[in-house]
Amino acid sequence: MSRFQSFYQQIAGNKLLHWLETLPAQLKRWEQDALHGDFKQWQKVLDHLPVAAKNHVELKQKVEFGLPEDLSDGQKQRLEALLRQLMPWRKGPFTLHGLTIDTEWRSDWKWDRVLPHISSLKHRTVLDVGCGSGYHLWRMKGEGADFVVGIDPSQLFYCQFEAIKHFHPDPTVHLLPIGIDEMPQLKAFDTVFSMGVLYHRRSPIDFLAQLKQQLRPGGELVLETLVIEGDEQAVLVPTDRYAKMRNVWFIPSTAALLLWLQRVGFNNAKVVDLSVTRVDEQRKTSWMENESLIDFLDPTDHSKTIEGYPAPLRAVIVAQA
Ligand SMILES: Nc1ncnc2c1ncn2[C@@H]1O[C@H](C[S@+](CC[C@H]([NH3+])C(=O)[O-])CC(=O)[O-])[C@@H](O)[C@H]1O
Repeated sequence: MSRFQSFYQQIAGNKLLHWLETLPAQLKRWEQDALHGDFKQWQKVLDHLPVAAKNHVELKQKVEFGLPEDLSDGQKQRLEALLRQLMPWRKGPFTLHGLTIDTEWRSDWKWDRVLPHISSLKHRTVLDVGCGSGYHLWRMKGEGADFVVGIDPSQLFYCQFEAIKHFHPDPTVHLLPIGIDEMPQLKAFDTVFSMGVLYHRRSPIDFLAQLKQQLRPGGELVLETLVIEGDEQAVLVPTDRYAKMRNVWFIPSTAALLLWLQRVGFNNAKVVDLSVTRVDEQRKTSWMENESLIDFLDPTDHSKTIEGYPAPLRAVIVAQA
């Protein structure tokens, strides 16, 4: 039986039903391709996670499942050793039975910037495009969403999500290991989030159109991305790397981004937050030991990246389909 069976069952009777025409074949191919190398090792980690009481759940202020007293000291040490095999942990933090996975990013701070500006998620069907390990999926559920789906093609992030879900197997929260290009036009979600993805896309305007194709008419887009200062014609295309990332293509001004959204047919697009990313929001920890933001900035001037571009400035934009 497919590992995605419970997802298929959940959508069989709802407005995502049409997805069943394409998704099972895609995920079957994914399962066939994935089952070797690192993924096989990560799967072993998932298979060995301890079974413990599931009666403590906190999703409103943070993502925390289980109490410390539910596991013996030995089980806790084993849990930590297993979860460390899924490093690097980038998006979080998560607390499981008192063990905190101190991730590279304080994704909770991003959520705090986004939440005050969006429509209530109560009873909504929500999609998060490029959800990473799924941290925000849990916070969306905490805000009362009926059904939450994240998509992200990374096998590691899928395994990290499944490790967290092991401690709270909520049948209404799912991560599917696919990219946006593999999605049919569902026009069904009440809210679509895409945070931290637009600058990784080679065709950002097509990407915005793809996000719109997932929303029902009148549904809400919540977009978070890197921006620069400037007018509606201002867009930075890095010569090579941006903040040491090779896969950054377009960093528009907020004015340009609003124009792009208007051109693909979104209404009422508004910039609701603008924040410079701080070195305490993205940093090296014992769960992510590689370089982090401090290493990507000019050591003598934190207003610039190491390549001399403006340092990361992030905007949150809300718009209607
Ligand atoms: N084609 C694609 N389709 C879907 N996802 C993709 C694609 N390509 C890459 N990704 C995924 O987009 C995520 C971007 S990270 C943002 C995480 C979270 N949203 C956050 O706001 O913290 C930010 C960063 O790494 O710069 C990664 O998890 C990729 O695997």
